[in-house]
Amino acid sequence: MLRIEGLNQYYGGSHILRDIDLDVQAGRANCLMGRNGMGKTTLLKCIMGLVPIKGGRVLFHGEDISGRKPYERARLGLGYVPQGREIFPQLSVEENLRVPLASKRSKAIPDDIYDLFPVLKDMARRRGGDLSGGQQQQLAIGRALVLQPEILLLDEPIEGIQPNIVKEISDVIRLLNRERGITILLVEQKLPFARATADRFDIMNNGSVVASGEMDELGDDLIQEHLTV
Ligand SMILES: Nc1ncnc2c1ncn2[C@@H]1O[C@H](COP(=O)(O)OP(=O)(O)OP(=O)(O)O)[C@@H](O)[C@H]1O
Repeated sequence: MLRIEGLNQYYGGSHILRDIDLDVQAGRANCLMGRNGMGKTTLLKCIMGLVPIKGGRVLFHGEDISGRKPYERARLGLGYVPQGREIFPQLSVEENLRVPLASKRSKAIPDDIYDLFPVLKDMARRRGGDLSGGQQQQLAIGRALVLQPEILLLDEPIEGIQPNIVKEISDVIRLLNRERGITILLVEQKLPFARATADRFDIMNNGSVVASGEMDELGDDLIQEHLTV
């Protein structure tokens, strides 16, 4: 479904992503793992077209989308939940959810977003900035679902949220994957959350993908080498 071929990326003179090849198959829940600063966030941004790439291709259903703008990628079916959530604090919950619909004729928020996150309905008129971290994360996921993506990219969705919400976020991601068939590409460093949420892994080290496999085959050797801090 989503394929990255020979992707390279630089921030100024710093070579950040090096010859990345990645294959995300439809229907799977994939986790991109690796320590801080290895390039995981940058790779998601490249997939969404938020930072320019230098060589290589991003293919979605076989089509090279490397030249497309972020909003075009979103319309094609790529949903993105950025690190830090990036909620608009002055806008209401409802207005945040309508942002992706700006260029659409129908401004209606699909009911299933509120079914998935009832708290967003209860707080529809509250300002995004007044929500707790966990509620903001639900809003960020809800906002990414408004355009009904085929694949959802999530960057460290439990960063800074209370432990009691963590399982809820994991359950929602699994439900989206298993019951709604949305393909998942999650960036996560925390092993228990990654294991509970995803069924495949790719590990990044210094801008390269160095190991991939089924989550239940992720062994202690790889964990020691690439994941423990
Ligand atoms: N806007 C930027 N300008 C210059 N360098 C950057 C920029 N953003 C990230 N970097 C550098 O690119 C490298 C990869 O960062 P990136 O955020 O993609 O890593 P990461 O694996 O997602 O780590 P983290 O878990 O900390 O977000 C790091 O060395 C980082 O310092």
